[in-house]
Amino acid sequence: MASKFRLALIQLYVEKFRPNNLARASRLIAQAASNGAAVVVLPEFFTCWCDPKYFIENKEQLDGPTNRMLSQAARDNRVFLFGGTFPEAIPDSEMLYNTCQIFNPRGDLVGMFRKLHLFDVDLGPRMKITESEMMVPGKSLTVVDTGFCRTGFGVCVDLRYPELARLYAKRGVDLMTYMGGFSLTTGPHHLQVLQRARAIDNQIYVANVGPASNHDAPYVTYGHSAVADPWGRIIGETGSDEDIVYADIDLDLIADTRTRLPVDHMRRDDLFETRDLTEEQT
Ligand SMILES: NC(=O)CCC(=O)C(=O)O
Repeated sequence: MASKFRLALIQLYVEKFRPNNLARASRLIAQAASNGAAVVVLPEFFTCWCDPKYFIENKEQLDGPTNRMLSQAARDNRVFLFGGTFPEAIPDSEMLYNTCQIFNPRGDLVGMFRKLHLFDVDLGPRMKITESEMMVPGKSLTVVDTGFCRTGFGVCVDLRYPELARLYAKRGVDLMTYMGGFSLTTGPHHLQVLQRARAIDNQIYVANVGPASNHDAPYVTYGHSAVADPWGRIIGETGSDEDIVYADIDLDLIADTRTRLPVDHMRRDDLFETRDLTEEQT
């Protein structure tokens, strides 16, 4: 496995409907590849606004237009593509999954991940969100070997659960990729702290990529996509506008950090453990 590669996070400005978003994402994937990225990541709900009305109008199945654009962009640009998330229609149901598709540089679908935790919160005026009214949570973890790194996936609020990142670390991931759309209420206080904590907990790289802030949208995302290294340092970040974050990943830093600070060796596994009760991916 190559130990160094360039990662690109596309903090996309998301419009109401799918076609413009797919076109803009496709252009930015090409731009990231031309700047040397081997692995490119899109944000949560990059195909439409994050809102029940727009989910219904833009939902699609796994073999829909989003799948086709992502496959072609991965193939045309010869990149590994972690394709953000889209509202996945569930046949014979009004409910949705929040789903990520992962493509190799030949354009083959090599993995998918469905958001595990649903964001049901009442954070004050205009910030009451009940995702469980229209979404079904996933039940399994997804690990993908890119040839550059071994990656685990989470979506947005999944970043809040240290046990989840710990399970992935036990499966040997070098990089956790969270596609998120943190809120303007929680993001400024929690997002980077959580991201750095997951990196420090597990001594791995942690990427978080959200849509750019769009103040016309019903749910305004915070942006601030970033990459944390195994020491917990932020090595690439942006603000709230559309942008691409680049980070040069050096996997040797993981072993180096673990040698200098052997948290795993010191861990009291005789006193507590994190058990894996997830289902196999179907
Ligand atoms: N869509 C989400 O899961 C939002 C999560 C979020 O904002 C948080 O604070 O957690």
